[in-house]
Amino acid sequence: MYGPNQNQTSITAQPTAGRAPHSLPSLYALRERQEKIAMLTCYDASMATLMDEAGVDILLIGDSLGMVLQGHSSTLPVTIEDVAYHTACVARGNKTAWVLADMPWGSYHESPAQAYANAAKLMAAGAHMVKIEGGAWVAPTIEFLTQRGVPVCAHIGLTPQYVHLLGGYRLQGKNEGDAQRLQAEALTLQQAGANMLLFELIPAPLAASITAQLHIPTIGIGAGPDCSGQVLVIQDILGIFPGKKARFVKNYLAGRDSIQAAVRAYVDEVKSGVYPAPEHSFGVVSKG
Ligand SMILES: Nc1nc(=O)c2c([nH]1)NC[C@@H]1CN(c3ccc(C(=O)N[C@@H](CCC(=O)O)C(=O)O)cc3)CN21
Ligand SMILES: CC(C)C(=O)C(=O)O
Repeated sequence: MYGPNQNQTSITAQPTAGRAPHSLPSLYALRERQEKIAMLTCYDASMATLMDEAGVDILLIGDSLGMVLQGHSSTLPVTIEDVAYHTACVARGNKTAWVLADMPWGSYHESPAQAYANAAKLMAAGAHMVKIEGGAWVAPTIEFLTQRGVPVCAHIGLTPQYVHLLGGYRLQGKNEGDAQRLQAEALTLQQAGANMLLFELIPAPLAASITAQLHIPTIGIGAGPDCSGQVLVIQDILGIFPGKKARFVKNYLAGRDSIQAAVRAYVDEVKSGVYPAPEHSFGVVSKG
């Protein structure tokens, strides 16, 4: 439906009336035929219905909700109950999109068994997959969950739950050593059973190279155009999150008269590769 040779009569993405519900195979098929995957954060039922109808492939109940809904200055105060509540709201409004829920701070760090008990709460609330921030050290947890039927999206690069260790929301993988570590971690997480990989704030060439090495779909935010898909925070694409804008943010409501039109324009620009442009991405990995 979004192939490069279609005869489009309008510049907006086509609504997905009749789209079959997404599944892991249907998402893998998007990567296989090089159709970009469009993901947005979503925290409530009305937005879930709107995004599903606008053709968003994956709805992310991100722990960014701590910042954009709750007004905290980081994602650390978010609880598993908070994410489960918003996941249930999204699941009620959604028909066909894939529902991905974040494992918040402290919900998977103690042990694989703790992670499983908390992932079970999100799956019971309506999630199809959970997302876990962290490098090689989360591999045993990912193995434990996926062996027990919980699909997992791994999240590397800038991992906002580790902001105090990382010293800010900064570009990761900037030098060759860090880039090589991220490349190795991506392979380790895929081997552990991760079904999807999200990179946040890494140089575009590094995201391209890791994506080429993997068989699972990759989703980028501030990671350049050569990922299998893209994600942004809904408040950012509507221009309603106060404060400094990250480089990857693009306002899709500007010049449009509805949230529907903005979300469709985002889907359309991800599918066509217009977003992200070079100004939304970071450049080459430096020596040293
Ligand atoms: N509204 C919102 N949007 C997000 O994308 C988001 C959240 N909240 N909360 C959780 C994390 C925090 N994120 C952030 C926050 C700030 C930057 C930022 O301003 N980064 C600088 C990087 C500068 C550099 O290292 O070169 C930038 O200019 O993009 C990036 C990601 C992403 N996530
Ligand atoms: C910014 C995205 C990738 C996220 O993890 C979140 O919304 O919490």
